[in-house]
Amino acid sequence: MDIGIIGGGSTGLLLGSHLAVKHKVTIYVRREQQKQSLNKNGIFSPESNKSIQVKSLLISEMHRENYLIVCVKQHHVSQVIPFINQTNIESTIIFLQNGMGHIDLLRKMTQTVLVGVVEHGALRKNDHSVAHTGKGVIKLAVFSGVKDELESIINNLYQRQFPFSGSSDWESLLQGKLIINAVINPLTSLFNMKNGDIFKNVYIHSIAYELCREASLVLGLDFNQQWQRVQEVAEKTENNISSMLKDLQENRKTEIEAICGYLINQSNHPIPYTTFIYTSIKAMEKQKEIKE
Ligand SMILES: NC(=O)C1=CN([C@@H]2O[C@H](COP(=O)(O)OP(=O)(O)OC[C@H]3O[C@@H](n4cnc5c(N)ncnc54)[C@H](OP(=O)(O)O)[C@@H]3O)[C@@H](O)[C@H]2O)C=CC1
Ligand SMILES: CC(C)(CO)C(=O)C(=O)O
Repeated sequence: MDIGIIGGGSTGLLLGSHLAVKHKVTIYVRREQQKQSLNKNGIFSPESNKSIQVKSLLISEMHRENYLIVCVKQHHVSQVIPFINQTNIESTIIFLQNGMGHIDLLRKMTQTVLVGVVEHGALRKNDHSVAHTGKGVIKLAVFSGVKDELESIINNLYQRQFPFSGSSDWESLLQGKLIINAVINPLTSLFNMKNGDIFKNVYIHSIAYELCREASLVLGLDFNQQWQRVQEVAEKTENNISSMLKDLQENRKTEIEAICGYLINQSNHPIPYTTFIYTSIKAMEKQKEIKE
């Protein structure tokens, strides 16, 4: 199949390096330098010590694909949708962002739209190489369009070494990941610690509890179930630097708007812990003079 991946960052390169084994993959990027680097070197994976050939084009050179997988950060989704709509009005579009701030943008799309959560860890080392820092699965759900297509999309993308699975309810799929990110990401960023460390300090543990309680309340989910899951993920990824902390360390804009900002917008009552942590991360971005 012809598969376009928008964004040659950590997840885009990880997906590209696996999907190119079976499919004709094009990575759409925004910098000429990265386009040239990918066309010359392919995508290098340190784990297999191999490169896989892919094609790369600028996003402005997009052509028609069977599937387009959007791997940009949540705050860049609005920039890439016009390119998708110009060239891929009949394709299947798959969005893999953390958070839920982009959901309203997807409601205006007429294509078959899927959303998903990435349970892998990926870290771009340079413009053409990516480390697979945590192995997991990509879970997809139909957001709009024909529900029956999910099974064939999963079958087309699935590889034993790089699995995809389906979920019948897009909202609970994204909400489950949102709560994890609303607790772990801002706390690890504020206290500059690895994921597992937030439960080693009794005071940070208690803030995590309150953040999880507020998020469960806003989303109408069972607190005990979500709290259990947050603790499991923090333990499983204990040595990870969360994506938010990584963004701040590298002076990049975080996804706080799509995560805690979304919860604040959805809430009908005050959620003080979430509001405090949201404001703290915004303050950290401002201190670092991060704009984009
Ligand atoms: N990395 C991970 O392990 C995980 C990531 N996710 C989620 O996946 C999403 C993507 O994250 P990740 O891959 O880590 O992010 P990265 O920052 O590594 O990559 C994003 C890429 O998007 C590119 N980009 C931005 N705007 C455009 C544009 N207009 N046209 C083309 N390309 C563009 C950036 O280009 P440039 O290089 O030029 O800046 C960058 O290469 C996020 O929502 C994240 O939360 C979820 C789970 C795990
Ligand atoms: C699950 C977790 C917290 C793993 O680090 C993550 O999704 C992130 O860092 O964004």
